[in-house]
Amino acid sequence: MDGNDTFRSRPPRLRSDWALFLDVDGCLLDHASSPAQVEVPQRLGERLCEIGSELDGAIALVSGRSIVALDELFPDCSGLCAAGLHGLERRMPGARVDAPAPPQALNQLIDEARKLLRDYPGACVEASGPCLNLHWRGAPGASGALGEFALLALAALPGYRLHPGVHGVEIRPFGFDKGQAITDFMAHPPFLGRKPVFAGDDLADECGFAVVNARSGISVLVGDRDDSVARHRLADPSRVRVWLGMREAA
Ligand SMILES: O=P(O)(O)OC[C@H]1O[C@H](O[C@H]2O[C@H](CO)[C@@H](O)[C@H](O)[C@H]2O)[C@H](O)[C@@H](O)[C@@H]1O
Repeated sequence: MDGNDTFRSRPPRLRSDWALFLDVDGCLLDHASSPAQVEVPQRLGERLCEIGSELDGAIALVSGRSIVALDELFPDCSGLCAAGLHGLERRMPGARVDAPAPPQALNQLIDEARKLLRDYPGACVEASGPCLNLHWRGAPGASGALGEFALLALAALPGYRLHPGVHGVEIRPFGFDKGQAITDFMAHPPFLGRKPVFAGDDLADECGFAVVNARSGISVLVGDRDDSVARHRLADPSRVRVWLGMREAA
């Protein structure tokens, strides 16, 4: 046992009556210094599709990335359900919810953020539909300037909020979260009537854990954090992949 394993047990083995919701960065995939640099382990997409068949389609990626970005990372999985941009957009059997169009002010802010980043090699801007993420994992010295930029940007973006990211900040419309996305998925086949299971790592995943706990489901924190309502834990993405049945060194 290590860290919070003392009070968060390992999750049970995959069962065919689950509705499985999986966060991506920091959960299925190890973090990298920028979003474009993540590595997708061989056979991961294929394994997710196999699980999809085992669960009669009741699996969804639930990510802060856009669905377009998820499909680029997991080309095998473009037939699976997904919630992108923290639930602002969804893909379900026979239905799709698109994210709202970006407000005009956002384009100018993206240009300004890119200019600012010239002073911070390694930092980057990720613009996805109406969302703007500023990343400083590759340039920790940029955190102050980018945090301040994000705060000032809010004045031009009514209805937006700042959300702390992992080594960054996300600027996105208020009123959507992963908990709401999971709730919506659970109201429809193939998820309806199943036991919800959600694995995720960061603060944005907490509302997903809360929804799953309220439905007597299984919440799985990836990594170690005291301030989590998750009831189970896996140490890192490699353990998640093994839990999902991939043959990989733990
Ligand atoms: O909900 P998730 O699937 O966990 O997505 C959350 C954000 O993940 C990505 O950013 C994070 O991962 C990057 C790659 O490891 C890392 O460089 C960055 O520091 C992390 O914040 C993604 O780029 C964002 O769009 C997601 O919102």
